[in-house]
Amino acid sequence: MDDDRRQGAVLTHIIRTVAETGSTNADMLMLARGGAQEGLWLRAERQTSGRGRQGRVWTSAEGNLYASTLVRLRAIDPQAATLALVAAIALEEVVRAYLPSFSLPGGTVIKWPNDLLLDGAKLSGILLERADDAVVIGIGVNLAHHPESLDRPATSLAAHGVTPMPEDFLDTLATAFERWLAIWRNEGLAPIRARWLDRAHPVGTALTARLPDGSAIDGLFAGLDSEGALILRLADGTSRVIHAADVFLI
Ligand SMILES: O=C(O)CCCC[C@@H]1SC[C@@H]2NC(=O)N[C@@H]21
Repeated sequence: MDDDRRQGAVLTHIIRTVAETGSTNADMLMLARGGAQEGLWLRAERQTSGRGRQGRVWTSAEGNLYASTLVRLRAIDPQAATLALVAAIALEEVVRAYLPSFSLPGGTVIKWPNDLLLDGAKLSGILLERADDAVVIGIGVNLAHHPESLDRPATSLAAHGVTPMPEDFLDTLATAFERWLAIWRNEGLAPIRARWLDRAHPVGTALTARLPDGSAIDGLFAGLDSEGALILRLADGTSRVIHAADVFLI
């Protein structure tokens, strides 16, 4: 195991790297229960049981980023679920920086709550899990390769001409996350929400939300509520607030 410590006036994260594990989220949940401190990141070169949202498998062969961190919630923090927005805007910022002359028609778009789309295809996934007062945030980014899927098109940075080393990418990401986390903590949800809305599909985008019970709701994106939940404007003019769903752009 390799520890990369960045402790100075500004940077306080620690990145621990392993060659292989089942799931960095599962490991980080155990570390969180054992008292691990905020700022710790665990990266695996590959995962054998990578976990996705809604119980899906996250295929985790070498070359991509698989990493998890934890946030220890404090009494005055915004709602824990809004850490999904923090992670998404930090990741979008880093991806943009890796694509400086980026000119694809679709651009980078955050899709609720925290997927990053590149030219309409999924580049990354973020999974939040809870262990007592800790929120574990797992991030997978397709750097070198991506799964082939017809119903959920995916892409990678490599497919767009740039293949960062996972360790370099994570170092930049951990720094960006730390900065946005401090804003979330010190200034509240408003600047996070504003940045997320600026980098997400525009208000009025047609979306389908597939709910955990299997039902689907079509509507137009109408913003986020104060907890970061999705607001959909339905065809009958009413609004629906959605806290958990798989969302598709239609
Ligand atoms: O389904 C999604 O979109 C979320 C995928 C999250 C994958 C990451 S990879 C690192 C961390 N460890 C896991 O087992 N899952 C997350």
